[in-house]
Amino acid sequence: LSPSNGTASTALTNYLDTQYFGEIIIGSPAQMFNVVFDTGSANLWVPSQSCSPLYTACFTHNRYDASKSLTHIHNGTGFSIQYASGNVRGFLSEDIVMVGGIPVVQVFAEATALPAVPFIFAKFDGVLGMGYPDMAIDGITPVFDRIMSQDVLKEQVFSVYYSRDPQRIPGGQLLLGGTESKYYTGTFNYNLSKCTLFCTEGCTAMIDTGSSFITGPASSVSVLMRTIGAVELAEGEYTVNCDLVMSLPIVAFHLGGQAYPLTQEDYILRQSQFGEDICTVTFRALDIPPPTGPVWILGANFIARYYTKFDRRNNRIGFAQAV
Ligand SMILES: CCN(C(=O)c1cnc(C)nc1NCc1ccco1)[C@H]1CCCNC1
Repeated sequence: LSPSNGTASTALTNYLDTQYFGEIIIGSPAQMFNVVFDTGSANLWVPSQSCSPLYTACFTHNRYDASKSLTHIHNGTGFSIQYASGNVRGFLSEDIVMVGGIPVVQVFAEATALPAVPFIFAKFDGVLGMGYPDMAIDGITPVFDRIMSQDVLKEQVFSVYYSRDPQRIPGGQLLLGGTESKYYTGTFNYNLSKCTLFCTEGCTAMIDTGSSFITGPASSVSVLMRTIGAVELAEGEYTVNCDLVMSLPIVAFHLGGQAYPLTQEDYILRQSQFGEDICTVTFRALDIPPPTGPVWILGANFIARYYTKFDRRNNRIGFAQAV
């Protein structure tokens, strides 16, 4: 926590433009964990020392050992969180959690059952939910809400920078309490209201800092994919011929009356597999049932282009051109 200006910064690592995570500390003495700061959920969980090594995803990640922490407080209540990508089960514990140097006494989940898919592919150990309290399982007050109630932050906001270049250090930044001017240009456009894209009746868009891609209703995504000439490789996954990338159109999201264009650089993920270039389209089809859906989920590749300010004081989201 830089005492001068009431903000707290956490450097993020960028793994292949698809995973962004930063370090937190739990317990005394410090136990270090890499977590995704995830606005798509509102709970903190990390793998548990008591997770059976039969769960490969536990075995290959840092695990919290309650018996080694002098400030551990037992809770034991059951915990389960469902993601579209896999669900996590465990039990609740309480301990000191440090984010960007700010300590909070936090109830969090120790994961004892971690599905191999997707978590063996995770370069992070756990997830720190940055979403609204009404998303929190077991009614647990989220970390950022506990930090806000300490009145140590200059502003009741947090901002996210995701770099687009895996070689760039840092790969990103989570800033609690303000915005970092070196990571954006121009001014912020606010108010993520009903989006107008593809949705006749108007639909909502969610900004999910914990998702790699942009997901949308399957019917809309397939229209978009046909328009850009992408072919469906696996369920809901699309690729294009790398030679055609330069001729791809700009795709714009209209949020709150403001257009947010994405160029092919922003929505094509170029990866070399077995020596050849694969160009994956970072739009995915995902139908989320009402009342939440239909919904577009704007993930890392959107945030990498638009520096995002989560303004909890005014309940709004601001976007500025990322550097
Ligand atoms: C963290 C769980 N999530 C993932 O999409 C996810 C799953 N599995 C792996 C291996 N990575 C994921 N996200 C990587 C990432 C980091 C930052 C940007 O994207 C989502 C689930 C829904 C709520 N929001 C978060």
